[in-house]
Amino acid sequence: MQHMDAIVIGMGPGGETVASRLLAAGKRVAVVERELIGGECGYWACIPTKVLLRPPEVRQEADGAAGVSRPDLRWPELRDYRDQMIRHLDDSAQVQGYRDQGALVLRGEGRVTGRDPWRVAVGDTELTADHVVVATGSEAVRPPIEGLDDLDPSVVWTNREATTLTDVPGRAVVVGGSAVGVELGQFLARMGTRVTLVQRGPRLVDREEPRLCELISDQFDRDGVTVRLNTQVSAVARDGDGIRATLDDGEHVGADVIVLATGRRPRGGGLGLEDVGVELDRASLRVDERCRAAPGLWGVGDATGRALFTHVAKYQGRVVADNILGGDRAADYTGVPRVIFSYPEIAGVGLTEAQAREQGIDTATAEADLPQTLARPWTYDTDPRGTLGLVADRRRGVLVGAWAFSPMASEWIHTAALAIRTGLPVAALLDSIPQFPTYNEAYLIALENLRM
Ligand SMILES: Cc1cc2nc3c(=O)[nH]c(=O)nc-3n(C[C@H](O)[C@H](O)[C@H](O)COP(=O)(O)OP(=O)(O)OC[C@H]3O[C@@H](n4cnc5c(N)ncnc54)[C@H](O)[C@@H]3O)c2cc1C
Ligand SMILES: NC(=O)c1ccc[n+]([C@@H]2O[C@H](COP(=O)([O-])OP(=O)(O)OC[C@H]3O[C@@H](n4cnc5c(N)ncnc54)[C@H](O)[C@@H]3O)[C@@H](O)[C@H]2O)c1
Repeated sequence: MQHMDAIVIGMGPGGETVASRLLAAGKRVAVVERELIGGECGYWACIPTKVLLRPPEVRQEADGAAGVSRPDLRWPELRDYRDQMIRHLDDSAQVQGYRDQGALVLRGEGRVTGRDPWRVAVGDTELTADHVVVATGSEAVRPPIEGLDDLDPSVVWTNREATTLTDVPGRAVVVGGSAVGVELGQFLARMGTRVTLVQRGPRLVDREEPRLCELISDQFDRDGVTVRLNTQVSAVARDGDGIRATLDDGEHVGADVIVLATGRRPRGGGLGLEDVGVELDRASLRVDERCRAAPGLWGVGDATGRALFTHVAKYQGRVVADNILGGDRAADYTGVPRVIFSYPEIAGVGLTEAQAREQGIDTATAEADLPQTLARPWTYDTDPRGTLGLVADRRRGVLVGAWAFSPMASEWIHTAALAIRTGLPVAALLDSIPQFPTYNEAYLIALENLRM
């Protein structure tokens, strides 16, 4: 039986980061992938959603630029570019790339079949290794809606069907109003779909500052998205050529597709780990601060259930690779940015005000209305909107949270991310010199509004 330095199970962004670093360091590495190297992110999540959202965003930007006429949205060309960006669901170049780097690439479902040494089976092949990295990602949660399983699967979309759509549906009910629901709901509405977005709780984007819910709700009014808060879809049924969705208040909504955006379940289970004495935390692989689940067993990305983002999967991948290569590195999740790529973008980092209070922090908060206080929004858009909010710790004199609703917030939220991560004093931020005219100048305005 072949013995490896490391076996990586799952080749999304987390697994790819570990594998590439170990290969670059000259280690003998086997990588196991049951679908496509690149993972959910590359084919059905981050990449296609951002590709699909961009043309409607460009049209919005053109609407707001003086002297520019409204561009057409040409779906067949956008669809072709989406297909190119998701590599036509073909990862043969990636497989060859890893082989060229010296990896043993195994296609199929990986299972952990033993420990001391770690043993992994893929079909008829069995390998042993000093280290096993579990990077198996997550899958869409299917909510318990009566009649859902009786519908034709082609009209029940998770992120997979939504991001690989070939035709834009006439009507959609989007179930769930957080990152996935907001991105997909806005994309569909902007492509002409009549969208009803059904959110169980009282707020959209409920992991973020409540103000962001108000701001995105206002944008959804403009986009023509009907938002139903505190509501669930209780049943769905075929209705002629379409679907009839029944909401829990008895209302009926017609649709051509149901889009499920109700969260993700980590894929820590199903690998045989429990059989070799590794405990799971529900479906997540429980890892310590070094991303270690047991001696020689490591976890990265969504499978760990920790902040389900590609940048976190890649960060954990760097931590694990360093530790396997003999380092002693702990992961620190302070200041992880969270962006929903709607228009305008929704960005958050660190704690919300409520979370900071729960932690006993003496908080000071401030907002800056971007068009009222800055030049940049007006040079960017003839009808600008946008807000930056800050949460500070009065006692320590540092920022602990920030949020923004603005064009390009994904880029300039990193000022706050770095300040929060490094504990940069508010006084130092106030003495910084942001470029004029930029959105980044909003920090000075909001910081001056903070009553520390
Ligand atoms: C619609 C949508 C949009 C998103 N947009 C963003 C975004 O813009 N930015 C962002 O940071 N995050 C985004 N995310 C989250 C992001 O996709 C995930 O956090 C990221 O993909 C996690 O990477 P990963 O490597 O842990 O897992 P994955 O990308 O899920 O990859 C895991 C891989 O493991 C493989 N696998 C699973 N089990 C086995 C097994 N037993 N044997 C072999 N292989 C196996 C799978 O086939 C898969 O290829 C989005 C998510 C969704 C749903
Ligand atoms: N731009 C990005 O970085 C990006 C984009 C998309 C997804 N993601 C990641 O993917 C993960 C999954 O995103 P998500 O939005 O699917 O999940 P989520 O867990 O963040 O939100 C799910 C939402 O659906 C609602 N919901 C759950 N069950 C419901 C039901 N039966 N009826 C109505 N509403 C219901 C919840 O109240 C919640 O607001 C997130 O953790 C996020 O980090 C990131």
